Amino acid sequence: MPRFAANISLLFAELPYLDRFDAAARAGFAAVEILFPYDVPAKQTHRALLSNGLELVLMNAPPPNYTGGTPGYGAVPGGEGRFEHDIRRSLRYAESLKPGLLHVMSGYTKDPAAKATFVRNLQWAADLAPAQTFTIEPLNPGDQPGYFMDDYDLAAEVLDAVDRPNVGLQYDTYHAQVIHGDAAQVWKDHGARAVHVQIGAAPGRSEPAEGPIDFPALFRTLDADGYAGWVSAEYNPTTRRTEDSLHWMSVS
Ligand SMILES: O=C(O)C(=O)[C@H](O)CO
Ligand SMILES: [Mg+2]
Repeated sequence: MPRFAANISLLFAELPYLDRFDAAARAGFAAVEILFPYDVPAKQTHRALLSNGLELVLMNAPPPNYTGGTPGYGAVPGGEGRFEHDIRRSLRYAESLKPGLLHVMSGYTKDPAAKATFVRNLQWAADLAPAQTFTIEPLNPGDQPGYFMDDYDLAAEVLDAVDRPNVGLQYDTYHAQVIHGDAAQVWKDHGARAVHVQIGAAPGRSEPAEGPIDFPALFRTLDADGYAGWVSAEYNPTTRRTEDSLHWMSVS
């Protein structure tokens, strides 16, 4: 059975930020991920992790968050200065929070030079922090119109070109299903590149218990394939209280 983590940017969002750590621990999670921890001093997040015995699996780099901001500059030609600034800021947070993984966002661009730019920037980040593992993740264009990293085949091409041991794929069932129509097939094609897995149903991004994705079968496949990373719940609970949406953890 996979090791489950909670994405507390989406799960337990009915609670104030610092209370989500307690709630995740109480619900049985040993690890959490946070999309954008930058609105709160790293010290406070660190204390909340420590006092609940929680590991931080992943956070996003670079900031800012989506509230009017752009999701990164990784692939944006001309945005290299901003990219480097944001990655350095993320790494300062990472010094105390010690996320196993840093998700590098590509930003919005369809410039012909975007792929080469993303490859160069990822190589720069990977070489700057060789002990840190970085991820890239395709996001479906319905949610993020104009976002560069919007396809798993493209992610594979970028990873091949980056060619660094500390850069890998973030596989998300919800995006994989929406983009390619078959999340299980995407895992077959690209699972070997995955250093992180996120789960959510498609098309509505609700709990991993409904829709076309067979989650119990996916969990068996992850085990059979020897996937040893975290499987993080990243969905919008349909229940008022997140804990009431967690039945998939015990039936899988
Ligand atoms: O939207 C997602 O699926 C993610 O995992 C991201 O990290 C987006 O910020
Ligand atoms: Mg995701």
